Amino acid sequence: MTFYCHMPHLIILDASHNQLTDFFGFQPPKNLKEVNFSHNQMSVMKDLSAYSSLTKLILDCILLKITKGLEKCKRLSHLSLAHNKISRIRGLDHLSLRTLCLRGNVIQKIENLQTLRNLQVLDLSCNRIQSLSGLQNLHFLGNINLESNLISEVKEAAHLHDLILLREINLLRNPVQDQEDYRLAVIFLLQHLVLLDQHTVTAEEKVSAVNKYDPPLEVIAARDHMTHLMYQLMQPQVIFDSTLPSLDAPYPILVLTGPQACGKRELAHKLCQEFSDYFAYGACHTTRGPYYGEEDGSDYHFVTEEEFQNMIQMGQFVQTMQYGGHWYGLSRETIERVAREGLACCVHMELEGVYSLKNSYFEPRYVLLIPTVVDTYVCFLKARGFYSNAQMETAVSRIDLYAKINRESPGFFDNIIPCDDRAEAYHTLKQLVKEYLGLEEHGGGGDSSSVTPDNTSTSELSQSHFAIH
Ligand SMILES: Nc1ncnc2c1ncn2[C@@H]1O[C@H](COP(=O)(O)OP(=O)(O)OP(=O)(O)O)[C@@H](O)[C@H]1O
Repeated sequence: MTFYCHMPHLIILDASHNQLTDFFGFQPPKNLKEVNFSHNQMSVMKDLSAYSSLTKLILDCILLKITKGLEKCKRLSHLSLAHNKISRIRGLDHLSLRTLCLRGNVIQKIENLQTLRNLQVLDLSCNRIQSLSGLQNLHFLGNINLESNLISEVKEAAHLHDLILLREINLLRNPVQDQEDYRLAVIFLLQHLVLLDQHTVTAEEKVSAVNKYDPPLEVIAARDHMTHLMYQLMQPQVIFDSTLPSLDAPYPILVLTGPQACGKRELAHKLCQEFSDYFAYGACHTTRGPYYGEEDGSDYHFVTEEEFQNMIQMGQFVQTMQYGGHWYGLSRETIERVAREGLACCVHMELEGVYSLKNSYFEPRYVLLIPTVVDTYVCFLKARGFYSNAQMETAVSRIDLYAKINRESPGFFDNIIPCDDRAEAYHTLKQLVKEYLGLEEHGGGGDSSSVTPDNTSTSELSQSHFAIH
């Protein structure tokens, strides 16, 4: 091979498929940029510091075990070491590689790649890799081939979550493919993917993945509504006279919504007490056990999981929701019972419940009670004394959810009341309800004795009377 050193203009050298045992046994032509030594018999790598202008080096199928000697090849952007006997990735630190092929080796672990900041294409197919840890800092990676490895867990894809330029990944012939919904789960974890296992990721798949693993509230509500509608239709049909929908005067329901422990339940009870001629509290069903002091039927109807599921299947709920691992649901009968007394129903629920209720034929008024000072809200949560840190964090994080909906969907809530000060919040709510009801105060007092309807007796509370214009 020594004659090559007399070819100063040589740029590309293909010496593949020969029987060379010592590669680069010659003084390098200074312009040499691309070299292919694949299918030879060198097996031991040597110091290539004299080849600093190399940009592409192919050393496939030469029985190589160890990679070293490339430290000075600072211009090397394409390196292929496919089908060798490499068991550990070493000696590639700080190279400016854009493409690295290690296909068909015996690598078990992805390691020592974190300094390859420019890497865009990585081929690790046909190895023995089980975990994708070790790739998380390669922010320019756009294409990874991991076909025929030993990856068995979908959650391994989470290591690639921050690689926002990643568009193609191949996980064909890995045990993970046997997992149910494997493809959707990977698409959900890697939402920038364009090609997965050599098949285009469609927009429909992306939507299905999000709907499955992190469904938007609208989707949760639509599913909830569909479930209850379907189960209700399977039952003998009953006309609910008292809450029958009518165009001009829907049955009046007041929904207080907001994050857990924002005071909505307390305010709902207070309102129903003070305006007992107009409102009654609609107790939802729940599978959670009663807290200290809670009575069955007063705050909630406490039922077992089995009873709750039976109620769902009997089509008894208008809406349901899972919160904190428990089920909550507003039954048709709860609303009917209040309606039969000639009263409006006052309930409290989380946002998902509101979304679901908006799909039904009921047309409640929705009042959002929102904490504006997080510290004060946290104090309320702590004061209850039965929430774990994780539960409190969830509750706090949901404040933003309510605020976002309010910001982005004006009119979604009919009214918004800050609830940092419960007394003030109740005062505002009361004023609002009086406005709703068209009530007047005599003598400026704020108690129940001073509250009277403006033009109708309390026993005759009509639906149109409650309706807000
Ligand atoms: N049918 C329902 N649909 C949706 N959310 C509901 C329903 N019933 C209750 N919730 C809400 O579920 C959350 C958890 O209720 P739970 O009573 O266990 O907590 P809490 O600490 O007592 O909260 P709060 O004082 O706000 O009622 C509350 O925000 C409550 O308003």
